[in-house]
Amino acid sequence: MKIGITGGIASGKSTTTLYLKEKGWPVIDADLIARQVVEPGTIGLKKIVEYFSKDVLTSEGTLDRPKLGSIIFSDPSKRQQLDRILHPLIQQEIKRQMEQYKAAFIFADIPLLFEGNYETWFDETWVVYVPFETQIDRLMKRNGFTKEQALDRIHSQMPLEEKKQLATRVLDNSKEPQALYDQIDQILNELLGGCC
Ligand SMILES: CC(C)(COP(=O)(O)OP(=O)(O)OC[C@H]1O[C@@H](n2cnc3c(N)ncnc32)[C@H](O)[C@@H]1O)[C@@H](O)C(=O)NCCC(=O)NCCS
Ligand SMILES: Nc1ncnc2c1ncn2[C@@H]1O[C@H](COP(=O)(O)OP(=O)(O)OP(=O)(O)O)[C@@H](O)[C@H]1O
Repeated sequence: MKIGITGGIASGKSTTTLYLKEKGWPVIDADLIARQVVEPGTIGLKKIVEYFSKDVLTSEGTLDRPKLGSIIFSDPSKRQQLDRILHPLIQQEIKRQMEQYKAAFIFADIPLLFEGNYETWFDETWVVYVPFETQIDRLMKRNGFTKEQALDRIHSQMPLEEKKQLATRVLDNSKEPQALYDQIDQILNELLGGCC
């Protein structure tokens, strides 16, 4: 069974997938793939430099992620251009990895699952949900962002309330992490027919 995991920025996707990995399930990570397709020497990085100029490179020639982030999260047209460059490369690699794994459950953590129309790739989609204020608080704390920076990033994605409506299942991550893990265990037990 293929399960797509999504949510909003800082809603708890990695907290969810870390737990699944600890339980031994394979997890494909779109954020990790997004980093791999822009490593030095890749077509991804070459195309980014063509569009955004060498200003988005560090002195070592790697992608200056905070710099590119500050450009694209405050300018939707530039973000869309970055998406046009990277998403085909990211999609191709997700597909390749999905075909590689053989397990009862294959999970893929894809922040832009609904924005990128990945729904048809999965038997189920799980949305990791937190209320808006919790999302802002956790994002500001984790990244050291101002409220404005946090809001720019949140507003660059489909609202979490909308994602909630589209999901097969909603995981509530507003309480302590153990409450999230209990929900995951309950769903996995249900899907495995209560056998394990
Ligand atoms: C702009 C970049 C370099 C900023 O890097 P940074 O290290 O600060 O952020 P990181 O990659 O850890 O992403 C953090 C979160 O931001 C959100 N996010 C990233 N890219 C986008 C985007 N294009 N649109 C909306 N949200 C995004 C996701 O929720 C992601 O989990 C980076 O986010 C990036 O390369 N984005 C484009 C690739 C992409 O779309 N990734 C999502 C995979 S589905
Ligand atoms: N239940 C929780 N209680 C308190 N803090 C939490 C909880 N779940 C996650 N966090 C914290 O919130 C932040 C965001 O969590 P996490 O990294 O799992 O989100 P994410 O959805 O993977 O983020 P991104 O979209 O940036 O990849 C982290 O600092 C994490 O430690």
